[in-house]
Amino acid sequence: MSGTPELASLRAELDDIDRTLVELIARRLDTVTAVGKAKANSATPVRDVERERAVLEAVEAVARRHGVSGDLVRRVFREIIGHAVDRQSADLIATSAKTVTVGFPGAEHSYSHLAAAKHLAGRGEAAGFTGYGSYADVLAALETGECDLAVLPIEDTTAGSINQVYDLLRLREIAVVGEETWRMNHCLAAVGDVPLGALTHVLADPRGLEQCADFLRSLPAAITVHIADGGEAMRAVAERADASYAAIGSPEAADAHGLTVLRPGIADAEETFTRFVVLAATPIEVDARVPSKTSLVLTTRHEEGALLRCLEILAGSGHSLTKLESRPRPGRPFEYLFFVDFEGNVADPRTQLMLDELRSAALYIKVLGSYPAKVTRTEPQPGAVPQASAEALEAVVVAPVAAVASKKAKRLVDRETRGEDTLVRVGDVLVGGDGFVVMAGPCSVESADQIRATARAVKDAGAHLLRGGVFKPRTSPYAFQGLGWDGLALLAEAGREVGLPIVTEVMAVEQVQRMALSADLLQVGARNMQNFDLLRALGKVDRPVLLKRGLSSTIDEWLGAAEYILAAGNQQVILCERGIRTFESATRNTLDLSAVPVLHERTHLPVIIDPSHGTGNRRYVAPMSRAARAVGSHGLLIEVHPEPDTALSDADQSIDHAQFAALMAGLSR
Ligand SMILES: C=C(O[C@@H]1C=C(C(=O)O)C=C[C@H]1O)C(=O)O
Repeated sequence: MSGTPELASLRAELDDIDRTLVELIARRLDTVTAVGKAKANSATPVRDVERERAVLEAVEAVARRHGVSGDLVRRVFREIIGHAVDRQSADLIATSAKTVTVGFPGAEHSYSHLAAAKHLAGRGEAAGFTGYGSYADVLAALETGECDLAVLPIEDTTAGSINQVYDLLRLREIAVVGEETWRMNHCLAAVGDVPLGALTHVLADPRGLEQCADFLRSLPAAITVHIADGGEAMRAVAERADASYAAIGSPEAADAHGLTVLRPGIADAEETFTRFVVLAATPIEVDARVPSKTSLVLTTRHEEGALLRCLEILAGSGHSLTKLESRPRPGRPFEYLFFVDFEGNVADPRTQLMLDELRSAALYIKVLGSYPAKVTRTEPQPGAVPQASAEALEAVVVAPVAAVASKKAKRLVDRETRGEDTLVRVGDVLVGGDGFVVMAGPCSVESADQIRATARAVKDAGAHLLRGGVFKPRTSPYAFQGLGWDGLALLAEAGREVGLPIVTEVMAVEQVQRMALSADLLQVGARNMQNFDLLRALGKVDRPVLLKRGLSSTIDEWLGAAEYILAAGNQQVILCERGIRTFESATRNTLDLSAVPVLHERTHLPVIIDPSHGTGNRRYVAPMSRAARAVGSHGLLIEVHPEPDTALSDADQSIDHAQFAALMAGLSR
């Protein structure tokens, strides 16, 4: 080992800390097992989502007190809790004491191998692993009994479904007995620390190439070579021992072959997960207390609405659909069969009843198996202001919903077209209905420190979304114009760190697609409210839009602007009143709170209030926030800055962290 005695002693200290961490994880698992036994005695379900949420909040709070990244601690604990649930589930499923043999496609350290190892660790079983050349070879090994289990990738969150695996599931007599997920953390590795410009060849599997396409464009000199999987690519590069060759794969595979990681995290998408199915020769029985899913193949009758009828049987019996995949029906051109995953367990009599009904409604169904669920839907939470008292709630005037007679043609935005309130999901937050959502943050993102500090402060005070401008439409071309894409990266990082979705303004059609990749809510500023090209472009992306009211626009013109977005296909629009131009000069604009009850009558879309722009004066932000709540708006958009007087934009109307905390407390009084 190299280095000074000081380095050696610090590393010894780290070794000691790591040992203690692992011992604590082991102790936690023992307690988890005891909890599992207590649950078994009292017939309590294994998974408790509320408790998990509380555990994550608690550890994040501890992390914060110690100046540790809350995001890091949340991620680590999500893994630990996921493993805890697996362990408790495994204890309820009969497993054999012998070593299980597991087949996977590809070479050692391929992602399938890593996912298989993770799955078996979750089951707490000893296992031996064997790689095979193709998906079909893995299944052949399962059918001959050479393997007890097979693990195959079935879909990933960027490249989509793996059709070949779906087709094999349909053809073979095998059962789905589990699922697993793996977060793809592709890296680029080579035999030495070579500059990227010196690379002539990059070896990777086709999906890896697809997932790192943007990164590879930065290496125009290198030829890409298709290899079956990342583990094999790493092995081939190590064997060739040529510094101009690099491979894409997991850091685990790079390590195992003694390669140097030239670039970690090279996938284009921030987070790509692959889902794997675990297969066996025969189905398993899953205890009713384990959260389960069931997979089946379905062919519908040749009748109009046949698929809808099947889906209604599922939904009507309380079985949530988690995946629907269509594949061509062999020998029947342009006919389809469907793969359906739903939350439920064939051991449950209600599921049996539903399946009986489905059998008669469909032309053919084949149940592939029930198994412990790893991938479940995350339920969005309606925004709530902490501890709202009864009196505060009484003060909220809920505008009666009355249809307004209209002489014009019916529009999509109109209340007459849709009676129910539209609920817009932003990240895991629901905007609309009975919730009250607070979006807060600086007018402009100015630096990493500034946005991180404000993100933390607004989260602690109970905000639900983080705002921050990065492209700024300023009255003067000489004023600060925003940090652009770098600012967006800082905003996204700060939001991730504290667990808040982010909202920022999109100014131009060319920005829409790129911004939709990292912003959870795309804001159209007041000055752009009638930029119809921009509205049409926003109507074509699957991202919610926050549409601010134009400076001198009537409510009808504003709804006309929203109609552009809805008509182009995107129904996820939140309206934001931010003050209009009047003769009054005591405030920057006149905040038109009467727009809220008017909009409740005229549209089903949610409406929030921006009291910062609405008044232009920080002293009036808190009283107008309370008024916004009282008049029945669905939330607020508020400018918060660590030191408002130094803010590069909108200094007069920004409030500081303490004032924001006081405003939030005032809302719940
Ligand atoms: C340990 C428990 O079981 C599961 C695991 C949890 C954990 O690891 O903290 C939390 C909730 C449950 O989903 C429990 O219910 O407390």
